[in-house]
Amino acid sequence: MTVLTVENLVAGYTPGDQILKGLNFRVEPREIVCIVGPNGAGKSTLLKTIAGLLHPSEGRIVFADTPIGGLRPHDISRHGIAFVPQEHNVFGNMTVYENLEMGGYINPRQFRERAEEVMTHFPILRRKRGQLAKTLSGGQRQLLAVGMALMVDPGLVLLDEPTAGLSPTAADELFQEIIRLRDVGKAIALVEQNARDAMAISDRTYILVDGRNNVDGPSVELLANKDINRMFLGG
Ligand SMILES: Nc1ncnc2c1ncn2[C@@H]1O[C@H](COP(=O)(O)OP(=O)(O)OP(=O)(O)O)[C@@H](O)[C@H]1O
Repeated sequence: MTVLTVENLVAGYTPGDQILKGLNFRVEPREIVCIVGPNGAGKSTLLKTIAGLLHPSEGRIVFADTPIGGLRPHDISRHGIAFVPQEHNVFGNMTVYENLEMGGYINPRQFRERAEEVMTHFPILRRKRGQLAKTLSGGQRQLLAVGMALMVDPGLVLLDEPTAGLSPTAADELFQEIIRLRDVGKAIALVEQNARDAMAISDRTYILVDGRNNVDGPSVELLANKDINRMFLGG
């Protein structure tokens, strides 16, 4: 069963000024799907709309056979979609463990069990569990943000530029963690500025331009395409 289907999605921040202009998008089980495109193309807006932070004015968003377009963010989270925003994604003055607790707020009864699973998946979070989030390195902080998202045991994880501001080594480590998430059964939609590297770890890529689909296909094919490299990947 397809994890997520987005059809003819129209959405924006103010009435009459649509940013997404009829977008189509899908994620299959155990896929990493990469979303790239020029600045302002609407990549983050797409993730925010799927996560319920923006209301679609037209189109359909279906998660595992359930229409979720227009639901509130915590209801969408309950359905099994976790969103990791680009900024302000951890609580700096709380410990790592308290941040995980915040991530699991919609299901407090299973909190301990989930936190154990997340800390087993990311051992660095167990080692740093008592440390304030603001004292983590950039890469560790991003792992914590992903760990918080995993607290709801999501079927789909939406990641908005998770490697922004990270060193090349830390970005590479994070990409390896994203692959591990796919390997444990998560479907992932990933927006990245770091397009080539993100495409290299992804199964399929969507290139958006001005709120519309431009090209999509298997990442390996798009990476090998000279025109796409020239037009979108700075090659
Ligand atoms: N909170 C907001 N209020 C109004 N307009 C916004 C808001 N956030 C984004 N926009 C506008 O929506 C358009 C798409 O922005 P979005 O952040 O989705 O693009 P993006 O493809 O993720 O870009 P980038 O690669 O630069 O991060 C832009 O024109 C932007 O100015």
